[in-house]
Formats: sequence, C-alpha cells, structure tokens
Amino acid sequence: MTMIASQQKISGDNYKFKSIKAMVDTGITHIPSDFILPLYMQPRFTRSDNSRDVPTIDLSLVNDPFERKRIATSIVEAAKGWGIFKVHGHGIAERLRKKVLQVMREFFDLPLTDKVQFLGSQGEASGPRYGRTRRGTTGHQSWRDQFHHRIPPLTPSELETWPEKPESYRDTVLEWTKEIHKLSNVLFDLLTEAYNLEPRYFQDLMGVAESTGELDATMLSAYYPRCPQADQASGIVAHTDPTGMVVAIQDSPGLEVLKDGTWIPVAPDPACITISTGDAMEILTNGSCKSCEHRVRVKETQDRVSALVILKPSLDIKLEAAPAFITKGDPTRFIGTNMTYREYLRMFKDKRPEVTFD
Ligand SMILES: O=C(O)CCC(=O)C(=O)O
Ligand SMILES: [Fe+2]
Repeated sequence: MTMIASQQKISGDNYKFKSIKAMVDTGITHIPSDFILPLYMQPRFTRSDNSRDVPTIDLSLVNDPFERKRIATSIVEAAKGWGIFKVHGHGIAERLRKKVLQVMREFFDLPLTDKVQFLGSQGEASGPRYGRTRRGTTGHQSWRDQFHHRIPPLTPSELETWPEKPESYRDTVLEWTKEIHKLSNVLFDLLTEAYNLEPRYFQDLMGVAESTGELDATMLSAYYPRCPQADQASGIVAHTDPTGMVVAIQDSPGLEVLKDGTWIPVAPDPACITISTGDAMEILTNGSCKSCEHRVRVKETQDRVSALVILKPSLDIKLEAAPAFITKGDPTRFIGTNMTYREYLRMFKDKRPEVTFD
C-alpha cells in the first residue's frame, strides 16, 4: 500500500519508518512536517556562494624536505582559515575511493530486512548501528540514514559483527581504513611539525598505537535520499563536529561550510579527500585549527552517499591547549579546566543540534 507520509501527520521519532529511504521508497510527495526547518534555516533563505570552494592542497611532494615545510604551512593556514580543506596527491587509489562509496550505496540499498539486525540506539559505542539520524535536543530533523561502527584496531569477534552483505563490505572497508590511518598519520605529523610540537603530539592524544599507526576511529557512512521538499529541509542541519579530525569522501555535492556568513559548497572531486578539524582540535590548539560549521543540502532528484572516518581523541585526555599555543596575548580560550573529552562529549550531546556519532 502506498502511503503519503504527510497525510498521516507522522511526527517526532514515533513514526513507523526506521529509515528515511524506506519512507521515500513508498513514493511520498511531501515530507512529514517536522522535517520542515524554520525559515531562517531553510537553504532557500540562506546565502550560498557556488563560485567558491574550500582550499585544496597537493600532498604529492610531502617527502621532499623543502616542499614538506610548504605543505605543512598550507595545511595550518587552511585549518586556521577554514577548518576544512581537500587533499589530493595522497597516493590512495581512486578505484578504492569509488569502491568504498559504491559498497556503502549497496549497503543502504539493501532491503530493510537485511539491515534490521543493525537497528538500535545510535551513539552506542559497541557494534554497528543503522537507522535514520535522530533529531537532537533542538528538535530539527535530518533527512538522512546513517550506518556506523568502530574501525581497527578491532578484535576478531568485532569484525564478525560487520555486515556480510554486500559481500565486499568487510574487505573494502578494511583496505580503506588502512589507507586512511596512513593518511591521518601524515596529516597529524605535518600539523605537529608546523606547530613545532613534539613528534606524535596529536597522535598520542588520539590514541594511536605507535606500532601499527592505527587510530581510535569510527566509520560513519551517510545516505541522503532525494527529498520532495529539498529547499525546506536539510540532510543534516548546521553543526560542528565534536571530534579531532574527520576524513571524508562524497559521491555528489551537498556538503556546505559556513565561511564569513556565507555557505560555501565543498565540491566532490574524485581525486580529493576532504579533511576537517573538529571541536577537540580547536580546543587543543587554542583556537588555531577551526571547527567549522557545516551542513548538508539535499536534492529533489538526486540522492547522495558520503563516507566519513572520524578520528577521536582518547576519552580520558584532558581537553586543554598545548603550552605552545598559550601566550600572554592569547591566553587559554577554552576554560573547561580539567574537562576530559568524555565529559565534553556528554555536554555536547545535550546541546548539539543533531545526533551523529562522536
Ligand atoms: O555527509 C557529509 O558530507 C557530512 C556529514 C556530517 O557533517 C556529519 O555526519 O557530522
Ligand atoms: Fe559533521
């Protein structure tokens, strides 16, 4: 039976659809009213500038000592000015990038019965979780489904909890995480060098196993179905990420970042990977690395897939700036004295506009 969701006056988290895709697949022509944002947040009434994009940095000469300095400086500049940038020349095969997005798309395309085992409370650290992104305490709903789980280091039994369908899911994600661990270590090294900090400064805070280079991280993939009222809704409403760094790929446009009061689209580029710094990096660098405000727009005719590796500080580190960032003229900006990342997350979850995963 075809059901028109808007006629059902479906609201809040109570409605029967566990996934936005399942709702769209019923052929709705209007979206439930609680997905309609207040006018001041609607994409049609906010300023976007499609002629600009975020900075792009070429990493290909990172092992040349002179070029390395220049690259490290441009990364710090991009992190300071934008909090988000794209990298190319990273050495990760385009084939693999494409495959990751494809495998995620295939996962989201599976019938709900194949994904039902992953339905559950989002934000729980253990085990993969699938479902629509829940609204946060501000009440704004996101037009998206998500799937997330921890990535290595994993115990063998944890790996067994990953999806068996699509068949190449596990191998593809394992291969991708290996590459992203390598890339993240390069980026953290460059930041450490540019800021003149002790080697491995950021990796130690992010809980990197020195022997393997693996970071404590989560893979979060998101599916943004087409939306019949795209100009009035959001794939994910404006927010900052609480975490350390996010390494992302997307198969279609949609991601936008707020810069000087204007939304700038982050154009997808098959050669590029997008890097952004979150609240924890902003605090650890006393405001030098920005945690940018971003959102995702949806379209009436096109869906979108993104895949994010979220690199998190260890839960028990103190969120405080390194002494090198604190000067007389620039005292500590974040005064959550002795607050751990765990405590920060707890407070963040109370105030953030949308619930995603840390
Ligand atoms: O899908 C994207 O490109 C970004 C998603 C995002 O901002 C988030 O999950 O925090
Ligand atoms: Fe985000």
